[in-house]
Amino acid sequence: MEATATLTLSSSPAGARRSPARPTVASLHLRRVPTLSFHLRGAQSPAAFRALSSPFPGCRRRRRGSGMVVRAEMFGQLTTGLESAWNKLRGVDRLTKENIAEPMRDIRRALLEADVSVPVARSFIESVTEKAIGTDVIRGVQPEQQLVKVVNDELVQLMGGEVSDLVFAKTGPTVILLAGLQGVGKTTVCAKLAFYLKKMGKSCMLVAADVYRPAAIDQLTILGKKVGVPVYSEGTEAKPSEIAKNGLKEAKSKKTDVVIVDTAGRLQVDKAMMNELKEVKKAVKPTEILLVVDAMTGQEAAALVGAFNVEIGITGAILTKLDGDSRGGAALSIKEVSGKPIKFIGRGERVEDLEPFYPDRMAQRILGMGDVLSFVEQAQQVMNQEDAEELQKKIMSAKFNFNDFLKQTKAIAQMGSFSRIIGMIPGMNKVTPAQIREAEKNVKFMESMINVMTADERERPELLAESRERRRRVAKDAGKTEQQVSQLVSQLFQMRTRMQKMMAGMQGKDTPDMENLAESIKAEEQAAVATGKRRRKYGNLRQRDLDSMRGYRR
Ligand SMILES: Nc1nc2c(ncn2[C@@H]2O[C@H](COP(=O)(O)OP(=O)(O)OP(=O)(O)O)[C@@H](O)[C@H]2O)c(=O)[nH]1
Repeated sequence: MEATATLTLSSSPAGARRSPARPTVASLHLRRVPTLSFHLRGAQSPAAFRALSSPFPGCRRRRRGSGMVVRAEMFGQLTTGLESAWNKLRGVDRLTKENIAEPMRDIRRALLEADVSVPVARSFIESVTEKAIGTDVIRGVQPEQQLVKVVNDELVQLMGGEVSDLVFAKTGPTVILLAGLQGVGKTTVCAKLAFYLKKMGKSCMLVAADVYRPAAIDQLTILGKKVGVPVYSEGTEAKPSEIAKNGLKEAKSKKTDVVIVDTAGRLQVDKAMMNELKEVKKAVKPTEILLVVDAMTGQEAAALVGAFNVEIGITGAILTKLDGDSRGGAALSIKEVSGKPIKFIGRGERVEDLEPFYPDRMAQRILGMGDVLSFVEQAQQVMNQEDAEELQKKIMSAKFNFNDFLKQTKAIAQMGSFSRIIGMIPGMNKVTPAQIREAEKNVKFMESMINVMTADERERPELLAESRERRRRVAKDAGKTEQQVSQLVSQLFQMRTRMQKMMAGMQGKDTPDMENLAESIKAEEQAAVATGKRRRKYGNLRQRDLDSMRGYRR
């Protein structure tokens, strides 16, 4: 099929004040044309520009001279919809619940227009809103750029996060069973996959198990020749499960790496089709069962993947015809709706037009803002580095205070869960989920006390260590006991000591690793002897806290 762009002409465009005899473009339909630019004359006034623009909701439009340049691209409509969201945030200094409400409505609308289902769009908006509001301001990054980053990250997650590779059998041939409705591109995908796998150095065989459409066997034979792969067929009389079984036997005898089974498609999901697939599945025990779906069918494609998964148990999907004027709904919804990943996408009819599905690349393509994303990432890295250096200085000079404490615990909370962080610390990976929940509860508990401290107290924790009055006041304001406040102050000083030791260790000084550190803290605790006088003055604070305070004052 040739690449085509169809412009439909209309003689009376809505809103345009011009002679009805003069035709104008009413709609644009792209097929196999990922991007297309053209120039239209007669957009001198804003009204004329708007009137000329209206048939191209999914296209980028730019004035040029007295005309307008239209650029149409894959997912263009979604991209344009999202752009209007960023534009609404120009000039704000941070993202708040109030100022992102309208951009969020635009994003929701853009998703629905891209044929994403209502529940998927709703949960997407909820998580973007939550993350956008919780995002710290990064120096030099505009709030709308930050929102682009949040939306990008969520799009990547929505589409499955990581690329989902093909799984190969540990022994014997890997069997890939392809299923799908009629005309979605199954037979073409067989050849495309074989071509792809051959490039990976795998030997392949195609099995023609679509016995209902004689032309399908011929088509597969021709395609097999084209990509230089043998095709196993038994004509149209045999049972598909038998053909598949015999094909696999032959592949085994020839020591073929991968067998790809083409099955029959139906106009709609029916019992006979499902039963036949189940039989083929039983006969050849496939490593991968991939459902081929047409991107043009939007959220329907996502629902289909879900339905096939429930009936047959599939391992993933292949999304074809993404080169057409697909609105993106299928690519965005399949993982979320069905729980199964998209493994490949088809972007044309040629055997080369199949590629693994990369959620991050797809998200960037939708947003069309690769440079903004890498800029925000770099800025984030710089910020993290600056923060880390600042923190290191504070720790080494024993100035780690309640503000840092709060910042750290909040940063951890923002990262989702303690488990990931704790798991990253050597020697700390044996933490149980119950301990993690306990730790999270503790953070909330501590936060409530820190929140009622004065700015001075947060910055100089020794003020609290030295004054029982202050500790009592904090306890009263936070609704906690004096002992609990004393414990918190004590904990901060312990943390200082521990961190200093850890930092010294990282810098090659004589300091234990995490497990030895725990030992040394225990030893310290046993060694600490508080005098009665000190106990009276500092309440529940321990000797070593007082020691570390002295270190601070020095
Ligand atoms: N534009 C485009 N066309 C495709 C793509 N994949 C397949 N096609 C075309 O879609 C049409 C149907 O493809 P087939 O491979 O015959 O579909 P099928 O699912 O095997 O169809 P049945 O055997 O009838 O079930 C053909 O004209 C293909 O060239 C794609 O990624 N992009």
